[in-house]
Amino acid sequence: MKPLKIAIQKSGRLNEKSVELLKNCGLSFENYKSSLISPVSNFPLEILFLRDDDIPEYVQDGIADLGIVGENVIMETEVDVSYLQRLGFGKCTLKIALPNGSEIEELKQLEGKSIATSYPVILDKFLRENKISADIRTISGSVEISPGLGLSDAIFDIVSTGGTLKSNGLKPFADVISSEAVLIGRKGEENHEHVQDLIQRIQSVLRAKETKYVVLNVSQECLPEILKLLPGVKSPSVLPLAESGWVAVHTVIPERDFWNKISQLKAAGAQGIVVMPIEKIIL
Ligand SMILES: Nc1ncnc2c1ncn2[C@@H]1O[C@H](COP(=O)(O)OP(=O)(O)OP(=O)(O)O)[C@@H](O)[C@H]1O
Ligand SMILES: O=P(O)(O)OC[C@H]1O[C@H](OP(=O)(O)OP(=O)(O)O)[C@H](O)[C@@H]1O
Ligand SMILES: [Mg+2]
Repeated sequence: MKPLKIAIQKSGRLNEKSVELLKNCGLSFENYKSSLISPVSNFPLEILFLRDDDIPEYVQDGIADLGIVGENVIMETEVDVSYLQRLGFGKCTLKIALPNGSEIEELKQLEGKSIATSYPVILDKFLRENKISADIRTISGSVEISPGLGLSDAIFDIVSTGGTLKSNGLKPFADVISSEAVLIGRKGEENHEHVQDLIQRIQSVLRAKETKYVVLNVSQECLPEILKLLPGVKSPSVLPLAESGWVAVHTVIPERDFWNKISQLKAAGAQGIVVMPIEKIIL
């Protein structure tokens, strides 16, 4: 059977995390370095290493079956593809930002102003929705320096920590979209056996990332309190310890609630708490 093709970023913000995700899915391949296409030796898949801007169209046109790319790039290229899975990395917001001294205080004051961006399509849509007519200046990078050079009154670009805005004397003004890396697929191919297999693998890796495996010891008396704190699917497992009157509790705890839960467990009598990363959770 012909292998599927998945397009990922060749270098840049999403490359490392995309490669790591695919490797964590158990796929065995050489990182691109020497070639722009790598066969996977243990799954019917080839990896294409591309500029991220090209990925949505390659997937739409069927040159690649799947792709990993930021939602911002998908929106900008206005392609028709299936969103298969949010991936939890490459999280950022696309914002309009102003020079620190700017007198603009409300959106409508952008009327007639110039805004520099590498995302003219998304910006144009936002401005039209807000009935603002502004001059969009499309540039391919280093957008943040354009107000300082007198090229524009404002910018529209990716913001994550806000460090780049700050170091260029800019301040955030309006959030337009938030974005993260997503797995996309060619329309109509969602149910392909190997596409489904890959989605299952990715989901099992993502699920595992969100949780920690926890083992703790507790006396029989304190066990009911501990169990109340651990409403799980079919967990926790409770195993007797060599010392009578004591048990070990094995469970999984969501990462987002982790420290809070650990304090509650300690207060309820948990001892010798051991925390381990989980590689995969297959439902
Ligand atoms: N500072 C950031 N924090 C988090 N995610 C980001 C950040 N900057 C960009 N991204 C996300 O990563 C994607 C790739 O960013 P990158 O800067 O590598 O793009 P690029 O320079 O256009 O790369 P390419 O050479 O592939 O065209 C962006 O489209 C966005 O989704
Ligand atoms: O809010 P921050 O955390 O500072 O991140 C925002 C910056 O990150 C991205 O650029 P990147 O560093 O990827 O370089 P590039 O523009 O050359 O791709 C983006 O284009 C912003 O300039
Ligand atoms: Mg790009």
